[in-house]
Amino acid sequence: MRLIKTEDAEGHVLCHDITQIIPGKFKGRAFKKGHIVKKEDIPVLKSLGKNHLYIWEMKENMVHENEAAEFIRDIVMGNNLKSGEIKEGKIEFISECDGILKVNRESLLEFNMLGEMMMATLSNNVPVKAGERVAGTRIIPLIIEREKLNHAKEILKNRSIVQVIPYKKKKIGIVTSGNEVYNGIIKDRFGPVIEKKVSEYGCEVIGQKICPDDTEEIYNAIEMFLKQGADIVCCTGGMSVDPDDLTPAAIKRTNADIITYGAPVLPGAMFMLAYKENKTIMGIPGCAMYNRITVFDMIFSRTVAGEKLSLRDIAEYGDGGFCRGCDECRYPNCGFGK
Ligand SMILES: Nc1nc2c(c(=O)[nH]1)N[C@H]1C(S)=C(S)[C@@H](COP(=O)(O)OP(=O)(O)OC[C@H]3O[C@@H](n4cnc5c(N)ncnc54)[C@H](O)[C@@H]3O)O[C@H]1N2
Ligand code: MOO
Repeated sequence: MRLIKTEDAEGHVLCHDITQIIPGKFKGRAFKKGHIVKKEDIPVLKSLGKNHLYIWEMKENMVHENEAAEFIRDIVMGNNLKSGEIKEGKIEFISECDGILKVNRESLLEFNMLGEMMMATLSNNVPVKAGERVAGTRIIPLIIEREKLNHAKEILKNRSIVQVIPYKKKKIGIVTSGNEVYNGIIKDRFGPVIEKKVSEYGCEVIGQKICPDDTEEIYNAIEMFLKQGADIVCCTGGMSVDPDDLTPAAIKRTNADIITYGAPVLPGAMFMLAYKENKTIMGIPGCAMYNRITVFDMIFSRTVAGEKLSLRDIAEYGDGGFCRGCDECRYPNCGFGK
């Protein structure tokens, strides 16, 4: 910080706010801390009685917070994002489409360990909407050495930290099992729940088949939808441990690769994920019909964005995988699945 004469201040950065008072009319900030003094500001500053100013010296190697924010934006912002207006050195990223937010968590950690700069994002893998603010970054001081910014660029090695993967329109087959539903003792209430959810991601339901608790029939229905071109087959019910729960066996019968039977998410423990070539088969437990958000929403959204999940991806849900069961569900504005 240095004290200088106002007439020498052009191009320098103000270290403090400058207040203007017009009796009876206005009292407020005429110039903000961080403002870069322009030639035309000098007479205004003098008219406010400011003949001297505290400024940050803008040496060759120093970068102002606004320019630094733009520099950081260019190195961390990935696909399907746009930046908002820079405000007081802060820049935010806005999603340009509906999709899944991908955060390179290791790079984000490395970046945030550098000091004098920060970046905060929504959680990795959350669904985001077009127009939603998803991340923000800024430097901490008013000015920063250019070498520090260049160092950040170097450690990122041309990999962005945050991006959005848009949903692709997928074809969905629904296989609903349960003797009580098949025999008309109760009305199917699972199909409409799945249909509503998948349509929110722009997917098309190509059909639903209601099966009795019979492995062969459930298996045949899955194969039928795969042959009809379904990208994802959603099997509902029959996922737990009683003798009539045959859906896992039927999915195994297709010879698909079983990624998991069981997920560290409550509700959703009895979930199954399997891949047959580039097609996905999900075994969705009964809780997905009852609870507003379950493991199904998390895995389905990522699948629609084109991701193929590993056992590790599923296992990572354990931390944050316990739903609080609030009276009024606020998901995604809570820690569930984050
Ligand atoms: N002894 C145990 N019991 C349960 C366990 C367990 O580990 N040990 N797991 C519980 C968990 S967790 C869940 S989730 C449910 C799993 O349910 P399922 O997927 O096996 O569901 P079903 O047994 O087929 O049905 C449960 C319930 O929902 C009704 N249902 C099913 N499908 C439909 C439909 N299409 N439309 C309307 N209603 C439907 C069904 O009639 C049952 O009442 O299991 C826990 N139990
Ligand atoms: O698959 Mo069930 O959570 O865990 O209700």
